[in-house]
Amino acid sequence: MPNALEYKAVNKYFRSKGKLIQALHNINFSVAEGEVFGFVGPNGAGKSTTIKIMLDIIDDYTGDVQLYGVSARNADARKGIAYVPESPALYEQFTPLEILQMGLDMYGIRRTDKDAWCTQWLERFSIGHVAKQRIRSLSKGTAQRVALAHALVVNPKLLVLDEPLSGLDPVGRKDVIEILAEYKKQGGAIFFTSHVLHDVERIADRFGFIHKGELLTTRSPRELAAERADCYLVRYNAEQPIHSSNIQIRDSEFEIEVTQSELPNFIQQISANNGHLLTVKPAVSLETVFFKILNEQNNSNQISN
Ligand SMILES: Nc1ncnc2c1ncn2[C@@H]1O[C@H](COP(=O)(O)OP(=O)(O)OP(=O)(O)O)[C@@H](O)[C@H]1O
Repeated sequence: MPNALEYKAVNKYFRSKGKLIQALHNINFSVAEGEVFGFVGPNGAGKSTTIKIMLDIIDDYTGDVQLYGVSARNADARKGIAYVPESPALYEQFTPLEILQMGLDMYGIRRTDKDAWCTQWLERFSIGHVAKQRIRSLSKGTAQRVALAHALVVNPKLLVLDEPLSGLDPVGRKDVIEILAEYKKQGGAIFFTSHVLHDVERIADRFGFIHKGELLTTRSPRELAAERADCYLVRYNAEQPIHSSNIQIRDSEFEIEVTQSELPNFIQQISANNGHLLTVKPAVSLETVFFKILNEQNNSNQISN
């Protein structure tokens, strides 16, 4: 069975102000069918360039990129692939319902229950109540949900997401993570870019770390968690959150990331507030893990030089 996505020896140069910039250095990785792969790196690392290549928005690169065994240079490769950019540009004069209907038309999907199907997807994203309002009247976070619903309404086999959670508040992020988890459960593959690991760690099977155009390593969430034991994700029940920065998971259930030194005091606060501790697990912080990987890389370069 071919991989959902395969990069082989991909190099990409840009010319800017007379200078040649190598945006991607010999990128090799694959994403299996049904796998969720997070592509993580700082600004300018090469994440968007990688996405633009698989979507054939950039075609002047060397190497080979395939989607389900078909070269990304071939338009057929994008059948069944849905993409949501970081700042989706939706037609402002249309409504969310019309945008989703257009999505189905664009993908040549005919459904007798078109309206009900699209409405159901809008409701799934908790935006059914704005189905018939124009995009221009919606907040950025609501428009982001419309763009995600527009991608999922076509039942894609691979979902490509550039910073999927960037415009969303904590409740929006929780909703979207749940929807993506369900999509994954049904066998969908996801390639997403992110600056933040915390929110998406629970659905990713693997992370690739890219820095200055080089894919440094790929790691599973379990491997990352094992590397980072000084920060914890605490989930608890209480009538009220203990701090305003706590994320509400559902009624009376909250989550917060605390450092090792804060943990004992935080657990005491939970019982002092008549709450109950549910789980404590190692949290993944992008910064820590990323710099650790960079250090390892620098040390091994020094040894080999
Ligand atoms: N059209 C372009 N012309 C010249 N240089 C470019 C162009 N697009 C990207 N680059 C350069 O290529 C490198 C990779 O950029 P890219 O946008 O892929 O990074 P990124 O990881 O997506 O960053 P961000 O998180 O800020 O979106 C950067 O050095 C960037 O300046």
